Amino acid sequence: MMPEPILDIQDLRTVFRIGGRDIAAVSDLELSIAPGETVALVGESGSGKSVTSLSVMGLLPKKVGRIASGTIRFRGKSGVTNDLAQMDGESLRRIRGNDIGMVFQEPMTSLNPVYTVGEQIAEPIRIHLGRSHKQAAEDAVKLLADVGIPDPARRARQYPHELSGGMRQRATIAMALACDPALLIADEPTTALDVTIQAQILELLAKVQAERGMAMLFVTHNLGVVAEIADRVAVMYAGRIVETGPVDQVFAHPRHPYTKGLLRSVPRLGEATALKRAGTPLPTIAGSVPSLANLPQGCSFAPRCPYAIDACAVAVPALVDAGEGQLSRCIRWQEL
Ligand SMILES: Nc1ncnc2c1ncn2[C@@H]1O[C@H](COP(=O)(O)OP(=O)(O)OP(=O)(O)O)[C@@H](O)[C@H]1O
Repeated sequence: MMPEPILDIQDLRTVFRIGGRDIAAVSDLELSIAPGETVALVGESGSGKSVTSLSVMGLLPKKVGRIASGTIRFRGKSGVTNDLAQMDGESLRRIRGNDIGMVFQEPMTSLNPVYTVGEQIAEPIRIHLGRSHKQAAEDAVKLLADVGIPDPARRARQYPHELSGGMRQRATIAMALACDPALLIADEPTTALDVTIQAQILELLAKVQAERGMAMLFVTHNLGVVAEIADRVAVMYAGRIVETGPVDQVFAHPRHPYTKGLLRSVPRLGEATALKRAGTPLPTIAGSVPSLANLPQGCSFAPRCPYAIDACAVAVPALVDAGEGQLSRCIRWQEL
């Protein structure tokens, strides 16, 4: 029997109020993450990855963004399951940083420049776990050591600007782990870092995730990163999941033309350099992501899709079982 998921999203629709109209940035979204599992959300810019993670965290921009329908069932450390979509701001604040840890692209989004690194890691430990100042400060140093920061006691007394970009991201990971969350949400956590540092941070996230058996939702536009870190992947396009399944399976046998296109646009090892030398641009998917305010009838990807037929414009395809744990939102998946 499958263990009860940590996160189970059903029929999520998240909208933004723009020019007096509700524009859906995420529609019909279904996603679940089991304990100890890493699921990656991948897609081009504007596909709705971040809006999905912000919906889970209750951090949609106030007044403009809201969850219009759907459920986000989350099982916290206590074993109690709540629907985050129905929770008020105060209850969500108690969950964030405690039951759900967060790591963003830019470490300074999470770090406050005027407090020392140690103070900032200790704060959630005091607030959520009720430990003393002294105990929380000791815990903070231990966490800094856990995330591979050398000389952690000295680093804890420093301010964020005294740390390198990679060290700062390690510190935010320490902060995210401080209360031993059931779920870690990492939104493009390596995108702003140098390539060599990116690999180290990815390795660190994989290590802490495995050690703690946490569930992880990993948002990225990079398929190489997906291959590196995730068990399952959900590919998003224009606010909808168009394909999902085990990473190996989806990469070996994509069942949606968009996934197929994305995979073709990833240079194989050495190929990028060869292409650059030859002056050939990397292959990309022709066309661009449609405006959410003006989506085409039927399948949103059809206007860019080499497999599109008239039937694709009739209705938004359902996400159907394509075997081997894969689901595809394409009426022609069997012919790919
Ligand atoms: N604050 C906002 N106000 C209005 N619309 C927004 C806002 N934030 C996001 N959106 C809409 O939601 C869509 C999806 O955005 P989202 O940030 O989730 O994309 P993404 O897939 O994470 O892309 P990126 O990698 O660029 O962050 C955007 O194209 C935009 O139309």
